[in-house]
Amino acid sequence: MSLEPRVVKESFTRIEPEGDSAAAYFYGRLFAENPRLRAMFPPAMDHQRDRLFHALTKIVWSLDSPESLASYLGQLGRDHRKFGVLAEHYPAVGAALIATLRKFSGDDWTPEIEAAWTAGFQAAADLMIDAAEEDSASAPPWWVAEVIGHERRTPDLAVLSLRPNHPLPFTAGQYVTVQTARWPRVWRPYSIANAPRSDGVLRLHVRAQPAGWVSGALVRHTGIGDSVLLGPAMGTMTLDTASDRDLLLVAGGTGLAPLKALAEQVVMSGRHRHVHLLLGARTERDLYDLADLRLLESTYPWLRVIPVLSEQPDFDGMRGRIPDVLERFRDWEDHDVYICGPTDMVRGTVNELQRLGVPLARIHHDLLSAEQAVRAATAVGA
Ligand SMILES: NC(=O)C1=CN([C@@H]2O[C@H](COP(=O)(O)OP(=O)(O)OC[C@H]3O[C@@H](n4cnc5c(N)ncnc54)[C@H](O)[C@@H]3O)[C@@H](O)[C@H]2O)C=CC1
Repeated sequence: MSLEPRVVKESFTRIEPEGDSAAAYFYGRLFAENPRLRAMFPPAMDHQRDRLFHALTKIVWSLDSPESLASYLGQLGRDHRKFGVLAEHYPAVGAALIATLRKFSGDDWTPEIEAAWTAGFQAAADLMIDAAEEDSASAPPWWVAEVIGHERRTPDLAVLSLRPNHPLPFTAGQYVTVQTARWPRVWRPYSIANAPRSDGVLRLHVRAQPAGWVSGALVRHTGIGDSVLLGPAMGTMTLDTASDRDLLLVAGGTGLAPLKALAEQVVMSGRHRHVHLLLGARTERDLYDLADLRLLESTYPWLRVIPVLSEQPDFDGMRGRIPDVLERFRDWEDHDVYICGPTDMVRGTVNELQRLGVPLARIHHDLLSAEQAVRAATAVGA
């Protein structure tokens, strides 16, 4: 059976608008036919459905880039070890997926399409299974990490320092998923806010979301001495270390976390790349990490941290929304750009930078949720 990216993409485009219903049907079918698998998932499935569609979207649209697809599936396979997923579970998932696609495609479904999806799923499953197996020789399925620092920087935001029980390898710009004792089997992604350190500590910037289970638990009900579980590091928003270009880092709110890690990596590298960090926030009160950033700035003359406030008219600095202020600076054309923050900010910034002549290939972002990814992909015409 050969892979047919075009056939898979075309049929996926037709069911994409019904993503939520399709994901709900998929899990309903999977659990009805394999009741034992239900215990591997969290009690509430909303986010899980999101994740499924996010992953599927990413896989389908990467079918023409085998290298990045293999890297993504490898990460996904390693990450699935923390759920207890084994090679023997994949056929059940494949069967539920094909049944779902068949149902939501209606009369459009053909034997050719079914063969293309079956081959595609098998190839993806093989890559995930191989990556998980290889990983199991050297890394645990998850890490237990002790909370060694918990700073409440604003009423709804905390900076946590975590010490994993075994070394947790990562690259600056990546994220980990976190599970708290309050919400068993519920994992949420958070960017790591520092470059790798010799003591192995990871820092996270967490804003408690309204009705956010894990974020609320981490900000309000976690303290020094508590433990959390961490999944393996994931994400591709990492520095192009072969590049000598100067850097523009654009952060919105807690989107600062991975960008601070990238800035630290540049500082530690000993190379003299100029770094502009635009720090978008609503008010001065929301500049929760400015003191730390000023400290970093004072040790590295090539770093400039520039706060940009959108909701404080009397601020004695740069005011406005990030996409609207970019033009005021200079040419960004020759920069590598990294952006992280609210989806609309990322989308607006990407569009504006393209208008200002920055090639899309030099603009990096790594949106974490399915909704964010789909909206951003639509926004930048990806
Ligand atoms: N790796 C990742 O993908 C990460 C993503 N995030 C995301 O970053 C966001 C941070 O949220 P908060 O800290 O609550 O930030 P926030 O809502 O306080 O906003 C921060 C900045 O973004 C600007 N902004 C907000 N909406 C905008 C829009 N429509 N157009 C232009 N600018 C806009 C604000 O003016 C402000 O300057 C969350 O959505 C979070 O999921 C955070 C960390 C890592």
